[in-house]
Amino acid sequence: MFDKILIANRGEIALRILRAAKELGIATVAVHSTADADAMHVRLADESVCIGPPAARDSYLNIPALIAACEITGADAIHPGYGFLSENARFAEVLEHHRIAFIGPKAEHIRIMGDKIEAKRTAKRLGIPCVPGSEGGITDEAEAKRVAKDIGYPVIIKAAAGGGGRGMKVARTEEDLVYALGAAKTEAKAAFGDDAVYIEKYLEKPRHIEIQVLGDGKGNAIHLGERDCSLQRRHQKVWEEGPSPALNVEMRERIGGVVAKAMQELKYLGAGTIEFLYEDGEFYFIEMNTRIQVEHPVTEMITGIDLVNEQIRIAAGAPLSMKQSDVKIEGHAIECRVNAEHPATFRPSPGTISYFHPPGGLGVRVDSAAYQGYRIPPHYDSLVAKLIVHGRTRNECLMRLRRALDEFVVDGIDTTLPLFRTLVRNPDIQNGQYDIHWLENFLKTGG
Ligand SMILES: Nc1ncc2cc(-c3cccc4ccccc34)c(N3CC[C@@H](N)C3)nc2n1
Repeated sequence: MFDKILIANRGEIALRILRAAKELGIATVAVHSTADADAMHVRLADESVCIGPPAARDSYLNIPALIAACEITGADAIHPGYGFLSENARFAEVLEHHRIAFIGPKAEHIRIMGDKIEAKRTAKRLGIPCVPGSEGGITDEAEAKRVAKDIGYPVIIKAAAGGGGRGMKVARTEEDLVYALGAAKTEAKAAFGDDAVYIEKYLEKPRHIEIQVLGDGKGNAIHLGERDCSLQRRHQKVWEEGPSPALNVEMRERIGGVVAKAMQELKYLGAGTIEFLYEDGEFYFIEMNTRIQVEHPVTEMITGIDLVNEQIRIAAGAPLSMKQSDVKIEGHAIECRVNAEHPATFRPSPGTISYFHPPGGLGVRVDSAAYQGYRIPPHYDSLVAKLIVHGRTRNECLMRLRRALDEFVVDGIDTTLPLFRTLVRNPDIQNGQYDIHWLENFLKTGG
């Protein structure tokens, strides 16, 4: 087991990792930019190192500074959290050369899943159902037209180096396609330095359902059920829940079994999430995330499994703490991402929190690094707190969420709390009847 973990992240996930390390009796090193000197995880860590100025590229993305911080403090492992360097294969490799453990998947798997064409090819090879589309990348218009004709319009063009919605273009006719292909390649080149694109059948009204997996890197892997992340705005998840209101036990076990078997064959190591679009009873693989995700507490609340604890243990060479038959989905959980943004315009609202009262009580969890008097810096993402609520049923969970949202006080900045107080009272949401476009349509009509 590790003696000391360096937490290469900030905000709520840095605190989350610190908690798991402490429970395992592992010493913690916090790193921070000059803008985060007052961060809660810095205060609570055993040691802290300032690694640079506010800009992420000079601090949280600064690999030499992170390695130097390990050498100064004697940390023997780094947890990258999510975002920043969490899916940077080169970072994982550089750490290996410095004999610092990377608490995450094998660099090879990070690299494969970071290239969306390679990811699909691998998923297909492992027996995971994929969206119909091009075999690999699309080189020219003629090929694009042939594939589109074959799978039928509408189609969507995606950047191989993209993901999370960046560099996507929908084409509903052949003339659309020509423009969309050019625009997608230009955007991909500008955004990722790589203009490789691929084509898929465009699904009009899917849900976004992702499956959580854990693997020990030796051929054992299990799935921990799904999270429904369909309520998104501009590809930012807003509300996530598990189990999905759209699935039953048979569907969950079917797709979960396919995914677990695929991860066993891959000899996947660590925590991962396989993303699907779900439409008319069918699952279609779109991407795999090789990191712990923001919404991981939803799975923790319905399975009772500490995913960050598992990540640390697996990275230290321990076997999985449980086998598939030990995983039980109990009850229902919903996560609301409370951002420092205006609830209608979503304009960022950095500033100082003058009053902070997080809700509590049975089944109510708040993952946040904010506190009364904390100044939200303008340099990073706007997440203030994740409110995660659990109930024995979805209805009990909704009622408890409604109460918790009404109890949550954050003064001094705008937050998206009012949006959630509206959503939790909305009939479509209460009935679980929504797809990936529901929230943006709802907001367009005044919300
Ligand atoms: N073939 C096909 N058909 C429809 C799609 C629709 C989306 C999409 C588009 C817009 C919002 C979304 C929200 C959640 C999940 C997916 C979306 C999509 N995305 C968006 C982000 C990235 N994860 C993939 N891929 C799609 N692929």
